[in-house]
Amino acid sequence: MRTPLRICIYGAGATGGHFAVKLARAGHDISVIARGPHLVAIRENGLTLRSGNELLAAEVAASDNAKDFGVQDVVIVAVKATAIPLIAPQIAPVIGHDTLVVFPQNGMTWWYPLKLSPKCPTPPKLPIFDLGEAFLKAMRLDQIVGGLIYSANEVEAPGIIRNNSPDHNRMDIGAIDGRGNDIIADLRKALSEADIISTDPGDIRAAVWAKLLTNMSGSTLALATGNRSDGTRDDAALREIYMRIVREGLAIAAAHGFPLDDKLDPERMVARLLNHKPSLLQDYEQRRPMEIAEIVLAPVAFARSVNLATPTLDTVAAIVTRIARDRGLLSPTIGGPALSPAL
Ligand SMILES: NC(=O)C1=CN([C@@H]2O[C@H](COP(=O)(O)OP(=O)(O)OC[C@H]3O[C@@H](n4cnc5c(N)ncnc54)[C@H](OP(=O)(O)O)[C@@H]3O)[C@@H](O)[C@H]2O)C=CC1
Ligand SMILES: CC(C)(CO)C(=O)C(=O)O
Repeated sequence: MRTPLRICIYGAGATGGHFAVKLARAGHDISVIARGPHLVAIRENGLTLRSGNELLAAEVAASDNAKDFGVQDVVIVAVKATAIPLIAPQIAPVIGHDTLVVFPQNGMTWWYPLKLSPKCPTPPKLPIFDLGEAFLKAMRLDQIVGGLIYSANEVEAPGIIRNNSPDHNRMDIGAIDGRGNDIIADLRKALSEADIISTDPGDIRAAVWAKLLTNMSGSTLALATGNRSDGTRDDAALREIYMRIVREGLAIAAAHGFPLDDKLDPERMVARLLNHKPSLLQDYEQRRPMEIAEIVLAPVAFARSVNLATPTLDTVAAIVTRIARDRGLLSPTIGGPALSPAL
């Protein structure tokens, strides 16, 4: 394993800040892109991660400009999907011939159609899929790595991250062309040694669907009710709605070539919901652009494209889209117009 790895965390917020602290403390050469008061605090006091009873601190190089850092072994783009279009033209300075670029966004992701097996039905046309052109100016297809984050985090104050899942923090990563390489193996090892479990998820698109199923159910219901996720877990009626959405999501994923019924059990999923405010609800409360298009409208559009009825998802999608739109938080770049005639 090449060590230390040079890793740039592009967007050191809730999840990126968590990873930056742990990877820096494990001895890797970490730089972070941040902005505003968060950047000022990181420059003055470093980054701090509160996790369970632990308070972990790390000094990291911090800037709002990728030109301040050289070419990296790995770039982890940990911004919200709504900020992704702005990153494409800024990211080139940290990317060299062998750099891996990890995209661990929640929801349907911009790279999904690239190298998609011809055996899968054609995905619906989503605005987010148009981003491929911009990113492929900065990197090759074989440098793009998908990521799925199973870790619950919030920015508590500038420079301070709170982790709400101290017993389980995980990021699965896999190349979007399905090929392994040494740096991916090195990064999995580096993450695991830093207390962030990282395994090979097998088919990365199946893993995208698996994570999307947790967000289109748990995150939307937390948003609609204004509760942390355990509010759904502890309410019989909401539990039922959650499980219906997951079942509909399983049908959508299967219809698009990714059967997951043997891996995901709705009852077990709902029982595992955490005392955590999902990032979708964090964004709403803090009036930040929301990942509605990626987490809810995209799966609705995928369902429509194969003529699948998803009545529970449609209902919740209409409600949360309205909630976001009323606050002006539907991203104008990728989430503006309704993606489905049903909405
Ligand atoms: N939070 C969580 O627990 C989980 C989040 N996820 C997913 O991970 C992804 C990242 O989410 P999360 O970590 O919560 O996001 P955050 O909003 O907490 O962090 C993103 C950070 O990137 C910064 N940023 C955005 N654009 C730029 C830019 N152009 N230049 C510099 N800094 C920038 C943001 O700054 P600013 O605040 O100023 O916008 C913010 O500090 C999302 O897709 C989310 O859904 C997945 C699992 C769990
Ligand atoms: C619910 C959770 C923590 C699942 O890992 C998540 O994805 C989020 O907060 O957006």
